[in-house]
Amino acid sequence: MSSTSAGCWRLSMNLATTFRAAFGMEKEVKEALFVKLVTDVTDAVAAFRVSDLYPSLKFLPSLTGYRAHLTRMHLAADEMLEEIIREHKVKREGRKDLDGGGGGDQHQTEDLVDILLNLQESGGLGYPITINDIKGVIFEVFLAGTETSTRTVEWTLSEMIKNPRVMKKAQEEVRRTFGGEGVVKEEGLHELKYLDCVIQEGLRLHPPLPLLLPRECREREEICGYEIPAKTKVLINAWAIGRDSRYWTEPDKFYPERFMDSSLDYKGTKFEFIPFGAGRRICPGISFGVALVKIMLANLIYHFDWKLPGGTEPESLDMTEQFSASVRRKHSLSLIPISYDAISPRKTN
Ligand code: HEM
Repeated sequence: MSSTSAGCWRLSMNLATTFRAAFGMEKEVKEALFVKLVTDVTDAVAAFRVSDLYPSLKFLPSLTGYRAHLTRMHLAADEMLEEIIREHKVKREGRKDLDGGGGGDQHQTEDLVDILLNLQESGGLGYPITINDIKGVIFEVFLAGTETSTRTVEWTLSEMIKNPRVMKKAQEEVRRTFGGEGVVKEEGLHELKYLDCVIQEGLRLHPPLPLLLPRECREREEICGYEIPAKTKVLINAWAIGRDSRYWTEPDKFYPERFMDSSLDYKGTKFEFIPFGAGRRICPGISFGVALVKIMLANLIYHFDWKLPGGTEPESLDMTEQFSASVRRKHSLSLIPISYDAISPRKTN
């Protein structure tokens, strides 16, 4: 979140914070570079390209400059990951020197990169792990995990602001559950059943990856009378499926109660609800992603009441979407937080 001159908070949900937590780095320049890379790569994946229409014309990506653009991003990402790994190696050597190579309490300061380096040192997973493998894992996890979770929090909070009835019900649940404890505790999150439904409804209307990941058809198929030749690139529109009136009553309405006592889950076996995809390429970060989103939202609505700046009425909150590989808000979400004292409930502003 960042503050604006108008005294409200802009929820440009912070990819940089996630980056710092995982890589243990503090240099803002690198955070900024990482955030820019995530945005550029996401946009590059989604951008319309003439070469997609003529895949047999292999020279087109070079001619249009797309290949050069990808190469530049690849080099920038590689350089950044190289440096992250180098810094971690230097720190690890320092730690080993300090405790005479005995291991000591090094686990206390370990992050994802350390864990992958440990795994590499101890011989891998039955096969050796290369530095390129480590770079690939780091970049994929953070590319796939940050943008998606961020967008889910942003859209779900937007929907709650636009629907004060839902906000009130979710807030009552969180504040009842954590009452006078003053903090949202991870152990109690499973009790927030209504918030679960709110998140599901947020993901139905705003799946952060609206077209999932592209598939290639392995053999010729016929679907609804259309012939799909082998090797066709197939895109699945999870966004449209989530708003299809054949499967959802009042599909455009934000109504979390529709998920109460429903058998729909995130496993991708019921195709009307596939915000995490389905099949072999289903998101491997579902549990982590949902927990992350839930703890962020629970904290935001436990500690604060929210209102729109300039006396804007909740129902007129602009929800225009901007489509890329992920769906972002066209206009960032600017809100005024009113701090809420959960221990002795009284609005303190
Ligand atoms: C609310 C949060 C998230 C949503 C909505 C989400 C959604 C998705 C979707 C739709 C896909 C493509 C699946 C398909 O095409 O069938 C995907 C892939 C992926 N997700 Fe997530 N994701 C989230 C969080 C995370 C997190 C936190 C991580 C990692 C820590 C993660 C890691 C991945 C990876 C590595 C892939 C690529 C899998 C592959 O290439 O096969 N995701 N995610």
